[in-house]
Order: sequence, then structure tokens, then C-alpha cells
Amino acid sequence: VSKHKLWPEIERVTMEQLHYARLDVGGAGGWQLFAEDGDMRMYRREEEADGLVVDPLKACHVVKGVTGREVCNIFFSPEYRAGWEATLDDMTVVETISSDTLVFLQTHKRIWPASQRDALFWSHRRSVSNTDDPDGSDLWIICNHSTEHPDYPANAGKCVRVYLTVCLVCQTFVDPPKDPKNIRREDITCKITYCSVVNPGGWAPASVLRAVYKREYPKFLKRFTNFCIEQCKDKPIVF
Ligand SMILES: O=S(=O)(CCO)c1ccc(-c2ccc(C3CCCC3)c([C@@H]3C[C@@H]3c3ccccn3)c2)cc1
Repeated sequence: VSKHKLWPEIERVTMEQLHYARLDVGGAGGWQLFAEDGDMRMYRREEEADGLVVDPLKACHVVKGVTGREVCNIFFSPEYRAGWEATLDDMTVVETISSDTLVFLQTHKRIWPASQRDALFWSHRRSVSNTDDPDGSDLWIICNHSTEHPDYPANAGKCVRVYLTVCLVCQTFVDPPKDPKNIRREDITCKITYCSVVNPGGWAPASVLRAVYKREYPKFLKRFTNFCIEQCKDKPIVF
């Protein structure tokens, strides 16, 4: 994989997104809290590019009973996606770069009055050893970043191509600390940070998009994390 032409970009964007995900939302970064649900906090910044809404989103969540590796495996794996991604119309893996790097083509359900969107992106799974927090485990990260592919040119069919960069960063905590072979699911907690920037790629009214973001993102993260809990609860813990 290190000799694949995309590898330098995959390495750079993944590590940039890891840094970005770890930045605090409290400071002056202009983040506004727009949704709360239990332990989930969702923040956004209002930003436009060429008159299009591209509001960056950052969500912080804490989920009991699953590990960061389990959550990232479910987010990354194509076979689970239809089970949690409600806005998906169609999904194909157009290229397998490595066991940890896939290229997806997805069409999302149309959001009236905008035209239907599709997304072509590489998806990379990586574990990073934990440097700062002694209690926390290693980090697991998934980074999704739009890319091009000669067989799937943008805006060739009915769909408008969106441009996205997404990352999911997970860290596992065991409380109370125990001998690994005695840990039960009620002793583990997963701290999740989800960041996304989606450029709609073509005209979509700002008011409609902001309403969609406000409605869809909280639903999306809640549905995804509940899916992970259901998927893992009767299986051996994967650290
Ligand atoms: O985290 S992922 O990589 C998971 C893999 O699927 C991902 C998440 C979200 C998107 C996405 C693509 C298009 C659109 C819009 C833009 C204009 C018209 C459609 C949206 C809008 C924000 C709303 C939205 C938010 C959350 C979930 C679905 N929909 C989101 C794509 C990928």
C-alpha cells in the first residue's frame, strides 16, 4: 500500500484529521453547540465556500459497552453500512487498496429541492499509539476523504458529486482497571470524536442544507452508535 499513488495523501490527510479531532471545541474556534442528547454534544461552525454551505461539524460522544476498535471496524466495513447509514441509496467498493484502505462510491437519498448527491472517497483505518492520556488506550481512527477515479467521473450522471472529509476517532477506557481477561462490557467506555466537512458540490439552498444538517447529523451518530452496541453486545470484546 505504501507504493499506491494515493498513499502520501492518505497519510497526510489522516494525520491532519487526527490532529483536528483532538483540538478542543471550547476555545475561540467559533464552534457553536447545536445539539445535545445524553453524552452526545454536536458542534458546528457556519462556513460557506463559493456561496455553498460547508459548515464543519464536530461531535463528541461517550458510548458504554464497546471498544474503539469495534466502533471503527463497524464504521469502516462495507457489510455493516446499510444497517446504520439511513441516508444511503447505494454503495459500492470500487477499489480495495489494502485491508485498511477502500475506495467507496455512495449515492445518498435525495434531499428536496436539491438534486441527488453521490460521494467517491477513500476510507482508511489506522491505529495510533496513545501518547498523552495514561488511562486511555491506543486510538483508532477512520478517515474518509473525497477522491477521483477515471471510471467514476464527477457529475457524469444524474447525481451531483459532494466533496467530503470525515474522521472518526475512538479511544477506549476500562473502569475499574482490571486484568484484561476479566474485563466485562459494562467496564468499558468508548470516547468518540466525529468530524465532518461536506461540500454539497453544487447548488443547494443554505436554509435547506442547514436544516438537513441539524436534523440528520444527531440522528446519524445516535443510530450508528446504537447499531455498534447491538452488534457487539453478545460477542467477545475486541480490544
Ligand atoms: O461519515 S460518512 O463518511 C459515513 C459513510 O456514509 C458520510 C456522512 C455524511 C455524508 C453526506 C453526504 C451528502 C449530504 C448532503 C449534502 C447535500 C445533499 C446531501 C450529507 C448531508 C449532511 C446530511 C447528512 C448528514 C448525516 C448523514 C447523512 N446526511 C451528508 C456522506 C458520508
